[in-house]
Amino acid sequence: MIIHTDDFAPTLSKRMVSAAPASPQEEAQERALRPKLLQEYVGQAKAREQLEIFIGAARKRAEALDHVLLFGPPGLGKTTLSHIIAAELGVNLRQTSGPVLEKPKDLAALLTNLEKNDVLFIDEIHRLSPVVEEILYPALEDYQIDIMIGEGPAARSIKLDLQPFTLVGATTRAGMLTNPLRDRFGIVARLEFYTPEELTLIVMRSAGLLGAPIDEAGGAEIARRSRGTPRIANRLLRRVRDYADVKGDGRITLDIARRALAMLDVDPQGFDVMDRKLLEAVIHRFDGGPVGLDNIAASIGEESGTIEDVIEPYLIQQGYLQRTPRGRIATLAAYRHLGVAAPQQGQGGGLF
Ligand SMILES: Nc1ncnc2c1ncn2[C@@H]1O[C@H](COP(=O)(O)OP(=O)(O)OP(=O)(O)O)[C@@H](O)[C@H]1O
Ligand SMILES: [Mg+2]
Repeated sequence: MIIHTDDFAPTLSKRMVSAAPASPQEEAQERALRPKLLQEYVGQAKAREQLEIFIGAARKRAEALDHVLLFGPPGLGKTTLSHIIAAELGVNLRQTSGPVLEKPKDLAALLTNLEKNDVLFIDEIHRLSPVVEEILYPALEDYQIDIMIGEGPAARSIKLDLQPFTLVGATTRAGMLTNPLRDRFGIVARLEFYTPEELTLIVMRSAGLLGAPIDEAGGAEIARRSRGTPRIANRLLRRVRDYADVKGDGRITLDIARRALAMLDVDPQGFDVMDRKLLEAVIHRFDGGPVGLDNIAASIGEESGTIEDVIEPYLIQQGYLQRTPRGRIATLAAYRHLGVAAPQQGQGGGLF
């Protein structure tokens, strides 16, 4: 049984290349494209290799897999991987999320219903409330929970035994996990942005599933502009396919992909309006930085959490932005990308 909760997507501006799922409808489309087994899961070689070994060992011994923490920016495949883990182990998956578990009894109900070696997936695990988190510690360590019966002076605590289980926690912000919680995960996998080659494989596979004719060059063009993120690659693929159906003969070629993506305002780096706005703000309003996150947020009208989780990781990974203790700094690549002359060394503040 899978418990779906749709109401925990962070609020984000509607961007074509936003990594957050836009609507319940898009979530349904995503489910259809989701790889079901480790073998179909493209990229993330390190995480995949680790999981292959540990899952194989757990299966062999008929034991619960150690608890797994998956972290990385949105849309890189954390939810997908949690489903794959359960499928590979051949057990049930139960799914919930940090903000949905309001009271200790919400979590207790889930835990006591787990069958032997099941997977409990908690999305946005950094948003668990402290009282709920407290219940989780003994559950993770000894497969036991303490629950309170009754109220006032008559209240007493009793211990309940649980079936052995695996917690799979997902978060975009590993830094926001408390230490005691983080320490209880035996397997920690950090998901990385995908290379254009890996994303091309994903686009070609998705196009196959959608029955959309595509050539390699068209697929590679979509991949290159997807901000290293499978969710964005799949979304752009659907839009380019629409374009090909209306403006062409339905086939996704390099030319069609380029024209469609230009129409969608996705530039050749995959940057969209928000990315450019951020880089422009740092360069023009703050002399290239260093500038604090909150100042950037106020300047471009976006929440600082969204900037930190969604917008800047890719800009940093691609070398357009640097995170320093004094704030964010635009790099030479950012100046070049925007066609702005970079300040000379020693002038204009923060570049070097
Ligand atoms: N390694 C992969 N191979 C193929 N497709 C993938 C892969 N990873 C993700 N996808 C595709 O990208 C979509 C988004 O992935 P997923 O929902 O797992 O991301 P997520 O990391 O859980 O995002 P969020 O942080 O927003 O919850 C999925 O529908 C899936 O089709
Ligand atoms: Mg997810």
